Amino acid sequence: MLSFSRARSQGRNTRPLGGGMEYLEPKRKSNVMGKLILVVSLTALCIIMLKHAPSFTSPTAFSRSEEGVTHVLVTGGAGYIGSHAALRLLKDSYRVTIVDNLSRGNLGAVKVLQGLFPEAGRLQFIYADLGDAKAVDKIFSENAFDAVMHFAAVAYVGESTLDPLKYYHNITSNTLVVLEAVARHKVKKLIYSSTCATYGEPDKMPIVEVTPQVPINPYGKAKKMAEDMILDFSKNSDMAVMILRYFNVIGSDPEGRLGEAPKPELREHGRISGACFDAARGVIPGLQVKGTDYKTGDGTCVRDYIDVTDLVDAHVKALEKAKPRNVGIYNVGTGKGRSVKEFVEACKKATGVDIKVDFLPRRPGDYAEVYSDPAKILRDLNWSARYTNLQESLEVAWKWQKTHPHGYASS
Ligand SMILES: O=c1ccn([C@@H]2O[C@H](COP(=O)(O)OP(=O)(O)O[C@H]3OC[C@@H](O)[C@H](O)[C@H]3O)[C@@H](O)[C@H]2O)c(=O)[nH]1
Repeated sequence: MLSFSRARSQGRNTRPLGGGMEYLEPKRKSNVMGKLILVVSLTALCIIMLKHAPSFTSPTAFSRSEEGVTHVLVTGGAGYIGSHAALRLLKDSYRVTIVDNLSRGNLGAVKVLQGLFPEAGRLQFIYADLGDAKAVDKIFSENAFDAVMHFAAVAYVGESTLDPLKYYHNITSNTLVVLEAVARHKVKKLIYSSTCATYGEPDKMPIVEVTPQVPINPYGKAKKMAEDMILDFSKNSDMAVMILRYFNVIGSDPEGRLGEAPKPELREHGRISGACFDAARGVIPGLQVKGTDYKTGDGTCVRDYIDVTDLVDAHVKALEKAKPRNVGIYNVGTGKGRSVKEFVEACKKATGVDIKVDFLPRRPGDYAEVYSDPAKILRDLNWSARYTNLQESLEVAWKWQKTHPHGYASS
């Protein structure tokens, strides 16, 4: 654009081409073809950039945080939980920057958010991998984040037993990169997504926050290591830290704007909710219940299913109540355990499909029973789960699934 304005000031002719571009009258006849090719190429480039708008969002509107507006970096904000959190933050008037490498997340989710909050300075998307320390540092240098919500992570228990290094790299090592940037740039608040998987298989239920953490799979171990790094760092830092240990997340935005869209190629590692919906849609022949010989009421694993809307509410409360030089560690669950068989029955009712069920041997890395004691988070953050009807949460999620048979690619 600089050359166009310079040409105009030199008295040469220009005329509009549309799409914010101008055609510059050629100076010498011999260059006509060359210039035409350049203009056509530039126009084509503009069209491509507009088509993939979120990946090319300009960061200029975000160079500094404005007084009174909290700027939150949401890592993994194109993912299932991260996108729901970004939606809630935007709704609550926060300024949001999403960083995602789209390996598990969906650009479609970012596009939905951009459609809902198109105003300049509200939402920025940056395509980057958290393993790239230079890129991460640049992002922190160019933005003034008041808080970081670190969601980005691979999160399949079964996959973690087959490819543990991926988990230590993606979860532990990448969290170190984020933590170093947070420290270097003196970010005031860090909200970390941890998991009930860090407890492993405790002797006593329900799980309280001081229940010993003895993870039994690489996913849980990688998250525990990340927690330890954060806790060690926080001992000599002014930063406010909140570690939220999620139980099993289900459901989707009640207004149907976002949903859970795992990558189809990872289906074999998929979580129970995705598998149920795939079976109900007929994408897979049936649901495989993995393990029927656990020492639980009906022999299948017991989990505490927490609705994603409640989960993101816990994040906002944690963000608001995080205090400098303080660490808060909280279980985020309903306090109620449900077996896989119960889950399948709820899913059949929610979808109205008599899903075919096959019973298979145990999945490596699974623990028999976990459910939370959510008393601490109620006491400290005044949070408790509101969407505790499993079937209703699945009905909401199923609505989105039905209207998005190909995930975000359906929109
Ligand atoms: O197809 C399936 C999927 C899962 N299951 C079973 O359903 C139960 C729940 O498994 P999921 O994979 O949905 O969830 P997990 O309990 O392994 O971990 C989950 O909860 C804690 C979070 O932090 C993790 O990110 C998430 O993966 C397990 O007993 C599992 O074996 C099946 O029987 N069939």
